[in-house]
Amino acid sequence: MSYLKVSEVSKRYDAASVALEDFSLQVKRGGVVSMVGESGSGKSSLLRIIAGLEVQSAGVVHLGDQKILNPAQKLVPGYDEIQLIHQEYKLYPNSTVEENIARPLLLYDKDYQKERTEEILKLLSLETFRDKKPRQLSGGQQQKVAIGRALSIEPEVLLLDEPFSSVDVIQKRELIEELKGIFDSLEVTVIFVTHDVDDALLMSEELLIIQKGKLVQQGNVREVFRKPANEYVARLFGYLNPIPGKKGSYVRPSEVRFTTENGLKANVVKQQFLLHYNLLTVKLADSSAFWRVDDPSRTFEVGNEVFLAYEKEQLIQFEQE
Ligand SMILES: Nc1ncnc2c1ncn2[C@@H]1O[C@H](COP(=O)(O)OP(=O)(O)OP(=O)(O)O)[C@@H](O)[C@H]1O
Repeated sequence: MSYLKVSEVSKRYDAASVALEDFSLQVKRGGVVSMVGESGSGKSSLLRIIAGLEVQSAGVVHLGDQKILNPAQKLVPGYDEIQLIHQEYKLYPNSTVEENIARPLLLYDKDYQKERTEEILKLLSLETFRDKKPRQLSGGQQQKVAIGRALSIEPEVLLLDEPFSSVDVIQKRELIEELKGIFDSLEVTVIFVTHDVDDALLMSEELLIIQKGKLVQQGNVREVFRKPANEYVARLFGYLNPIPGKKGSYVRPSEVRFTTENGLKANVVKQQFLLHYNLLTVKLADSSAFWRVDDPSRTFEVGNEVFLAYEKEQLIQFEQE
């Protein structure tokens, strides 16, 4: 059953900038989904509207049976049940980690405040940092505290808007994996927004793809990878090699294999040493096309002649836009 429901939401800031157009989305309770889309596709606008922090031009958002009111309809914008965390999210600089996490609990009973703060510190493995000030923490740890603070009041929905953009890659990956484990253990419904598919997949196999203010695809990564709704979605997963003479047909570099003389003849023109494989750029002999091909056994060198093959089932085909 859907729990968070966005129905035909549109957002225009002015005549020239349409951020969202007829956007509909349903997320089930306790689900963790990742939303991917290029810069300017409307991700932040959508999250702000879901959180009740932005007035939409049309449409409605529901959380269960509750209609989310926007700032034009509600005196104090936003909801405790829906927490939004973004890159520039600010902690209280002169308060400790523990005080930051306890801050939203100020109106609660003292014993509960203490108990809940301890729970959060433990949940996020922040106990050893409890007395530190935010400036004494790394960017990743600071964002963890921000998430801890948001979780302290047991929100029903957590909206993460590129929260780790300023965190280095290794720390970011570890953090996403850690948080994924935490979210899976809670009842909270999470939408994780990023422009990076790798990050999205570390958090969740369930993907939402947004393009120019519209939801273009929603589903499990396997399905989205195999049957992308359009070229934009397909290219989010990496390079596509065009099949000569078949407009709109492509094969991914990872799906091309090396074969004997019966394959497509090509010449290696470039070789790049990547972490898990060599990436080759090859020129097809019978066309002017260049392909990229993964060479996991690091066999081929620039100048080598290679023969390439692929399975028909691996082809990605769509109507030209
Ligand atoms: N306050 C605003 N005033 C005018 N236009 C805006 C405003 N906020 C966003 N926009 C425009 O709306 C569109 C969607 O922006 P939004 O920030 O929602 O996208 P995004 O996918 O989150 O982008 P990014 O990843 O760069 O943050 C863009 O064209 C943007 O320029």
